[in-house]
Amino acid sequence: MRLSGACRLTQSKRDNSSVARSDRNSASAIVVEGLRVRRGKADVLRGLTVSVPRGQVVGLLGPSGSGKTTLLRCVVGVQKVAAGSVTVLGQPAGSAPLRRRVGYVTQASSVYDDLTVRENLRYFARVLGAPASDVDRVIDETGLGDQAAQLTGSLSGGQRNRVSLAAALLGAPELLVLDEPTVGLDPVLRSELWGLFHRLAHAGTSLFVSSHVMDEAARCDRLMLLRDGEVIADDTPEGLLQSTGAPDAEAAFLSVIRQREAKR
Ligand SMILES: Nc1ncnc2c1ncn2[C@@H]1O[C@H](COP(=O)(O)OP(=O)(O)OP(=O)(O)O)[C@@H](O)[C@H]1O
Repeated sequence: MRLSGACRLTQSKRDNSSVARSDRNSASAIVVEGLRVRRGKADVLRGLTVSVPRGQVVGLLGPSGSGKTTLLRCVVGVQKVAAGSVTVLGQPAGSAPLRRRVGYVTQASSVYDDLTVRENLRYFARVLGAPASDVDRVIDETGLGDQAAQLTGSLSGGQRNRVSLAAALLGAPELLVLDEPTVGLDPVLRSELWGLFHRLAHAGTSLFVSSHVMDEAARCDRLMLLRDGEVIADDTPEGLLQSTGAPDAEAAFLSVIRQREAKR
């Protein structure tokens, strides 16, 4: 796993890895089976079985506390699991062969405040063994050109989050796990970031992106709606609107909840 900030480990180059060759043909980037997680005294995930296809932007949507971060933590292998399995790029979640193949951006920025944006990214590129040219690429991709020489500690919250995202893009990981990456961004930047996610997916990267903002649903190739630790819908945005007859994702979410409650 490649954390977006300081905590990263090195691993042999992915293109030379027999592991990468062995799972190249699998259609799923992530396969979750019967996943149960307890946090504190509560069952936070209650036996999830879902998969995330490769080369798509899959949105994980749900209200605050529904278990989105917990599921993402399971995918990157930092969450204690009570039962079930999580397989990522053909390997058990969190296993050593995945360390350079998965990029993870947490909700909290995890870059160094006392380094400039460029210094942070140069540092992380060296730690990862990513080419030096990656630094300019990721600065450009995340729209941080004007802030490149600025101390990271002096940036706004949204800008700092983009530095974390830029760090996660170094080395071009095959899977990006992003926990609410567009929080605090103005609509223009939000739209630009979604554009970037789709360009990455078009080039073959798989993205699993959480959000509690329902208007981001339409921007995803596929949606998972999470509520109280259960996936209550897993479909394309168009499929979800069609099956519920709802005009937008928020109304579709409500419709799915009502249908489930009516069945109980
Ligand atoms: N460290 C913890 N110890 C105990 N319970 C926790 C812990 N972290 C989270 N929880 C609980 O697990 C549940 C799911 O939390 P989680 O952070 O996964 O939700 P979320 O959907 O990501 O929420 P948000 O959108 O607010 O980030 C919540 O009820 C939360 O209170």
